[in-house]
Amino acid sequence: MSLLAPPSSTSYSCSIFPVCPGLHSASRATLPLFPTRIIRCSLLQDQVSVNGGAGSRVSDRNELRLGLPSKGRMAEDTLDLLKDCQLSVRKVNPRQYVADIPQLSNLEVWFQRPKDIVRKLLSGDLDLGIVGLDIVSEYGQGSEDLILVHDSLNFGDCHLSIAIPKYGIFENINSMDELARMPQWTAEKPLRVATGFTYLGPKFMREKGLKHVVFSTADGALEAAPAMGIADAILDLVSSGTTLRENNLKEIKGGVVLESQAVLVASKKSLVHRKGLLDTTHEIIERLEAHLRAVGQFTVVANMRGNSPDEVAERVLSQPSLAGLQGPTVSPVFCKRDGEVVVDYYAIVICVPKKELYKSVQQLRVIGGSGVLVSPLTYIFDEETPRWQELLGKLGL
Ligand SMILES: Nc1ncnc2c1ncn2[C@@H]1O[C@H](COP(=O)(O)OP(=O)(O)OP(=O)(O)O)[C@@H](O)[C@H]1O
Ligand SMILES: O=P(O)(O)OC[C@H]1O[C@H](OP(=O)(O)OP(=O)(O)O)[C@H](O)[C@@H]1O
Ligand SMILES: [Mg+2]
Repeated sequence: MSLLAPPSSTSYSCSIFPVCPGLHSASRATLPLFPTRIIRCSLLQDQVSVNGGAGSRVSDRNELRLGLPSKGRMAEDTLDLLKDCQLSVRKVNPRQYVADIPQLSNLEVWFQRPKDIVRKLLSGDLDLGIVGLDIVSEYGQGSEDLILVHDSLNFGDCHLSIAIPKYGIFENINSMDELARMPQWTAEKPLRVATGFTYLGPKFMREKGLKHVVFSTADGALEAAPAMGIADAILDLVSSGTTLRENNLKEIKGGVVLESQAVLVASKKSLVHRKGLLDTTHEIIERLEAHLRAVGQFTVVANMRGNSPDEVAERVLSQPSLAGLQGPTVSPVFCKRDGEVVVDYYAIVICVPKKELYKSVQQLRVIGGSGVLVSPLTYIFDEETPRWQELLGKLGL
């Protein structure tokens, strides 16, 4: 998956200001388009450079560095995922921001706020990170140095979406096209959007053809902005949709900016230049893929009466939900009858998607399966690790 490209033009008119109920629009300071958090203060440019000092460099350190969310809703799930991959993070005490993973020597784990993980990947202070794709896209701003090593870690699912009030002038507006065509938005009275995504927001609106838009920003509780009269619309993350519903807001057709979940992201420069990083990344990808493939599956073992392995296999393969990963394993079940060893039954072993478990059990019964045992799967290590091949391709290796 490629990251979003940076905006190509600066002709789009927009200003970004903090959401502040008391501040009248006329007195709002107009900030530059797509302001970044790598702030270079123009007045003090010679003396001050915030976060931008290191640039995108590969420093001389020997240790590899993985950034993990220090707190918030991604933190625990990230540690759980690593633990499930037998990569438990060893933290000496909860207030310490550095830790290690005993299985991965020479790797330091640094706990940081998600946005700082992306900034530090860009500045060369981290090599790998686990954060939401929303944060990579917002703070990475299309940087070619960021590579998605694993794009679906199966947690932190949400989407970034435009939402408007259900009431008033928006009552019959149900799509971005309808929103764009509303006669209300003019240069003098633009559509006011409150968002924490001040890079992705303007980019999206421009792509959707909305000309008269102005953005305001705040760190949270954005859903209050329309009811407070501060904004007409909001652009924020949605997962269950409860917060929107409770605040009388609705999503609209074409208003989803981004589908997001947790990803493993790396600095391309680090991958290419930092000794040992590719090998460590390979191991992490292998473990993640093996674990994530397995979580969606059960191992199912059943006994089946039959005359030969081939005949049993044919019966199993006649059922669409029983094909397994590479077809069923069929083994004879030996028992003693009248002093002779005979084979009346065969044991079949298949992997079935969790969602299809009950259907699979029903199909097994139809073809004479009995004594069905179901157990969880821990890992599925395949011959190939597709994401590793993809990564090598992206690095031109
Ligand atoms: N309902 C949701 N709302 C916000 N983020 C979600 C949601 N569901 C999943 N996420 C993911 O979790 C991340 C946000 O986590 P969290 O709320 O801890 O951080 P944050 O809001 O950026 O932190 P803070 O507000 O303290 O600066 C998002 O970037 C996104 O990837
Ligand atoms: O669709 P839902 O499941 O209701 O989740 C969406 C809400 O969750 C997040 O806010 P958060 O809980 O981080 O609070 P904040 O806005 O104050 O940061 C996000 O900013 C939305 O407001
Ligand atoms: Mg939050």
